[in-house]
Parts: sequence; structure tokens; C-alpha cells
Amino acid sequence: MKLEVHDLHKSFQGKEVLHGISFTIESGKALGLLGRNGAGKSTTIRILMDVFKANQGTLLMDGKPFHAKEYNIGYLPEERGLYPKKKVSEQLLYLAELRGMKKAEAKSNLKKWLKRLHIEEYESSVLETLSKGNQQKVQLAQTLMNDPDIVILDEPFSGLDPVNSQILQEVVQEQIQAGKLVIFSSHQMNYVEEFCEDIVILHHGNVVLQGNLKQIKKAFGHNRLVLRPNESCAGTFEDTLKQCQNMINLYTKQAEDYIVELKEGIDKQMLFAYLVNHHIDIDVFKIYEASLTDIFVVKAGDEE
Ligand SMILES: Nc1ncnc2c1ncn2[C@@H]1O[C@H](COP(=O)(O)OP(=O)(O)OP(=O)(O)O)[C@@H](O)[C@H]1O
Repeated sequence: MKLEVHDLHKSFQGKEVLHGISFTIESGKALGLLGRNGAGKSTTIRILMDVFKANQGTLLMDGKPFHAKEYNIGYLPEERGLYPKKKVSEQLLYLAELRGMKKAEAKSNLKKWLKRLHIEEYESSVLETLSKGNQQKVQLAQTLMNDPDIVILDEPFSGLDPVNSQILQEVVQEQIQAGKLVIFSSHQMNYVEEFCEDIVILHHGNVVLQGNLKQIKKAFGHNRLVLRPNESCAGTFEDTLKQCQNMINLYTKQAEDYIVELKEGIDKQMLFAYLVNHHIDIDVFKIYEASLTDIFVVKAGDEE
């Protein structure tokens, strides 16, 4: 499946908050939808889910108009939407059947997911008596119980302790590997880096960066290199670097790695050849990859 979002515009009370959002997402991948508070992530997701109508723009699935109701979608909304006063099993079974699942299958899927998320002991508990993290896991069970083809997770890790985060990480990875189309919105960059092949960064309702995360990171660090000398050269390496200041602008040290920035017009092969000619044994010589946090701060960090 391939979902294409074209030129989405959305206004609330005459104020436009999405100014023409476009991106594409394919099944078997996770798309990280990123942006600061108020950037427009939830609004975009709600348009996908048909909670809001866009003022302009098109949604296409495999080239045909996309309507959420025609697909099996598991949506974990940012504002959690279960009934606090009802029993866990009661409401999960009700919602699964509402989404078209047969009672017997719903019952067995309920057991499977409660067990998978380590909350089977709360099957007959009233939701509001569970801790925040366990309520979050119940909501996740509800999201995945119907074996959706499209999984939309808005801040799924909020409120989870490290052990539960680990369980959820495994579950998200399984969903991606099972060929689901996964949209993942989060402020937690470590999780985005973990799961998402592609990212979209929204800023004030515009897409400011999108594409393959690995390529974006490479492009960000295109003139920066990570060098790690072999232990045998540790004593002479810094002096050798200082001698090639016609090739590099600066270097910083991170543990046993040196981050160097090549000067304009200098090819990395030239630096490599120089080091080899000066008998430096290099264990690591690679393009520096910026972290997603570095990239996010540059792209979405400015104030209005
Ligand atoms: N129902 C609404 N009525 C009016 N304005 C809204 C409504 N929903 C969202 N907005 C506005 O749209 C803009 C985008 O909000 P949105 O919730 O999509 O941002 P977000 O990126 O999901 O933020 P966060 O990370 O804080 O959840 C904000 O300025 C918000 O105030």
C-alpha cells in the first residue's frame, strides 16, 4: 500500500494551520511525523482519520481516493479515548466488534494482546483503576486488536516506564515487519530513529524536511568525517591532523573519535591519502551522521 498526501490545507476559524502538506508513506515502513507543539501533526493525522475535513488537498491510496472508513486502521490518538468507568475486556470487545470483528475472534485477540502487553491480570478491572501506563497499554491493545493494515500512533510512549517502552518498541517493530503502514508521531527522537525509515518535519504547518532518514543524516554531515586512529597511532594522530589545516577546518574529539570538517573543495580521499602517507593507521574513516535531534533543532528550532 502507498498512501499519498497532497497539498493539504486546513483552517480553523479562518486561520490556516496547514499550508499545503505533502508526503508519501508505504507499507512495511514507518513514517516519523515530527514537529514542535502546534506544528500540525495531530491535525494532519485527524484529516487522515477523517475526523477533520481538509479545506484543500487530496489523499490517495495506491492512486485512488483514500477514505479512512474503507480501511482497517489502528489509531492510537494523542488524547486517549476509552471509557474510564468500564471494564477493560468489556470495552475492548465492544470496540473490536464495532470495527467488524466476530465475537470469538475478538475474544481470542483480546487475550493475545493483553498477554503480549503484560496486562492480562487487568482483563476484568475497571479502566480508571489501572495506572496511567497500564491504561496506555490497554489503549494500545485496542489499537492493534483488529490486526489493522494501517497503524497510526500519536505519542505512543508517553507515560510508559522503560520496561513497558521496551515492550512497545518490540510491538512496533513487529508491526513494521508484518508489512503494516505505520505512521508514528512523537517528540521522542530516539524512538523515531529506532523505527522510522522516512521522516517528515512540520514547522508552523509547512513541511520543512522530508525523506529517507539515513540519506537526510548523510546529507547533513556531507563535509564532516569521523576518524578513529588505530591505538598504535594515538600518540601521533593529533599532531598529524594539526599539520593538515589546509584541508580541514576544525576537529573535535568524541571519545576515541575525531570529527573533522573538510574545507571547501577538499575531497575526503585527499585527507585519507595524506593520513596514509604519514603512516596513520585508520580504524574508522566515515561520513559523520548528525543525530535526528541535531537536524530537528536546525529545521524546526527557530522562534517566530
Ligand atoms: N479544533 C481546533 N480548533 C482550533 N484550532 C485548532 C484545533 N485543532 C488544532 N488547532 C490548532 O492547529 C494548530 C496545529 O495543532 P496540532 O494539534 O495539529 O499540532 P501538533 O503538531 O499535533 O502539536 P502537539 O505536539 O502539541 O500535539 C495549533 O495552532 C492548534 O492550536
